[in-house]
Amino acid sequence: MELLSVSEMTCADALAVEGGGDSFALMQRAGQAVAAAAQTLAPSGDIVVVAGRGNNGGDGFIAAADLAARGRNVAVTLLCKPETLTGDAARAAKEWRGPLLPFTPESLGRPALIIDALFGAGLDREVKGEPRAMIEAINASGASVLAVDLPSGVNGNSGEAMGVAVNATRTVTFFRKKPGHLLLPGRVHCGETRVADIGIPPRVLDVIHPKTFENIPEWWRGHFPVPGIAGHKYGRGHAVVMSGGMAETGAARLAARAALRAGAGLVTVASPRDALAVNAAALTAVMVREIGTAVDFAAYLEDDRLNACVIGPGAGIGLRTRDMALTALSGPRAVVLDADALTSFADMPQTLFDAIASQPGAQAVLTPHEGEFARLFASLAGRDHALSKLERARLAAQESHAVVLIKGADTVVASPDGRASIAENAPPWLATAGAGDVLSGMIGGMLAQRVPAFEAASIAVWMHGEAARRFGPGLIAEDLADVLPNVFRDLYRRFGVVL
Ligand SMILES: NC(=O)C1=CN([C@@H]2O[C@H](COP(=O)(O)OP(=O)(O)OC[C@H]3O[C@@H](n4cnc5c(N)ncnc54)[C@H](OP(=O)(O)O)[C@@H]3O)[C@@H](O)[C@H]2O)[C@@H](O)CC1
Ligand SMILES: [K+]
Repeated sequence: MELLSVSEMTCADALAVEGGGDSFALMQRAGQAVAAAAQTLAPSGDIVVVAGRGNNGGDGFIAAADLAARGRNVAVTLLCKPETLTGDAARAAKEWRGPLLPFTPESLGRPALIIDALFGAGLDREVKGEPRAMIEAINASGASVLAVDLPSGVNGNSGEAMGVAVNATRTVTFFRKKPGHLLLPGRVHCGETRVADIGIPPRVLDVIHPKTFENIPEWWRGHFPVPGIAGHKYGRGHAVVMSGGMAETGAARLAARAALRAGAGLVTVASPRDALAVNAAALTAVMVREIGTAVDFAAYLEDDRLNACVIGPGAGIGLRTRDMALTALSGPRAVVLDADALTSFADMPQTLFDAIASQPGAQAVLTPHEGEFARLFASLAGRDHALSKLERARLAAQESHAVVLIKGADTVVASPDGRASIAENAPPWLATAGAGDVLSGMIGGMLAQRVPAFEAASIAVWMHGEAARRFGPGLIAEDLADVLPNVFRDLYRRFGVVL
């Protein structure tokens, strides 16, 4: 579940070899894993391997030789002259005794399967000229495509397509996935990604200390809150969700209900007087409390059982929301700031970041979508082209001292300490009105149960995606919280919790 950057993967490779391994043996196992995947993807028919000049191409030559030995009809087309290859790639090419075709789109013919071994981790610039024409021909071929390590053209760190990229049916990568397998558009180019063990010992990770993780339950299970049999509702915390005025109360109620479903012991909607009646009429298990001003809010928050606040959904943009957020941040409690609460600080982000930095035991989570991110972190958003979503989230977390969650189909959560997670389980139909309000409530619910901010946000993101996946198309935000009990039940089972 660790994700390795391209340089971390090079380091893993070097450490494995240093510990008595053999780099060519790694390439052989990589090539064999590709051949095995090719056999399942296309059990019959012709195969063309498109090879580049580096070790990705080397993997391709090994796969070609392995498949030919299994009786498959294989040809290789190589980007450069074989005599210009060096190192392991040159050695791998020598193992190939079958046909070597000219590097032209016509050489592809009409195979059942194309193995894309043009560029992998070594891609370092935009793809142009002959390789570009070849990638376009692969994509137009109609054949199944198996990508070696990464679809050629996809940047392993950012998931960006560098000019053009192969659309693979399946991708086989080695040892651990890279961020580019999860971040968009890389994930779409990969098709289904499988990880092959090529004999790199997992202990190399103790030296590398990866800080990027695939957001899956096996990674956060140690922080997943399971209420004890002798527990008390106050043991699971009390979340407060700030409501907007009379016309905008729905978002806060969505968040409050989600916080309760996510496991908070108690949830209160703090409501201005004009919205009190409408909030009270629409809520049952969630409590309602009149809070008009930041002074009222500060007095209410003196009760230290109120350990998590959610401010933003439907809160309204402006001074009142800003004051409420700063009030929440002035004490030792976890705070989720979403939507309007983020936009309310667009002109004075430093005021917000200073308040977070001075918060005792700071556990703040900011949950911007791309537009809100651009407003709050204008300096980072200005460098959009140079920075990946992962880098932007990390830099924003450093700058704001908060956990920063950038939403999307590849939601990234980053902690000020440098750790980050990437989720890939959100279905397209999760992009629906109010889904963000539910997410902020779920994070609040996890925080109320004293899950640390980075893990609270990551767990909520995964469960939110999973709930949407289970419900299926047609989902509206109201449905999400009601699917959560099923998601919990299965997580308990997966973690061996006795119900
Ligand atoms: N690490 C490991 O543990 C293991 C790694 N393994 C495998 O090695 C792969 C990495 O190999 P790699 O480093 O040789 O780079 P690779 O992706 O083959 O690129 C080759 C060359 O392409 C060039 N080039 C770059 N961009 C370009 C562009 N836009 N347009 C045109 N040319 C461009 C550039 O050369 P240049 O032209 O700059 O001289 C670059 O050096 C990895 O993905 C995996 O498959 C496995 O064997 C098992 C163990
Ligand atoms: K490739």
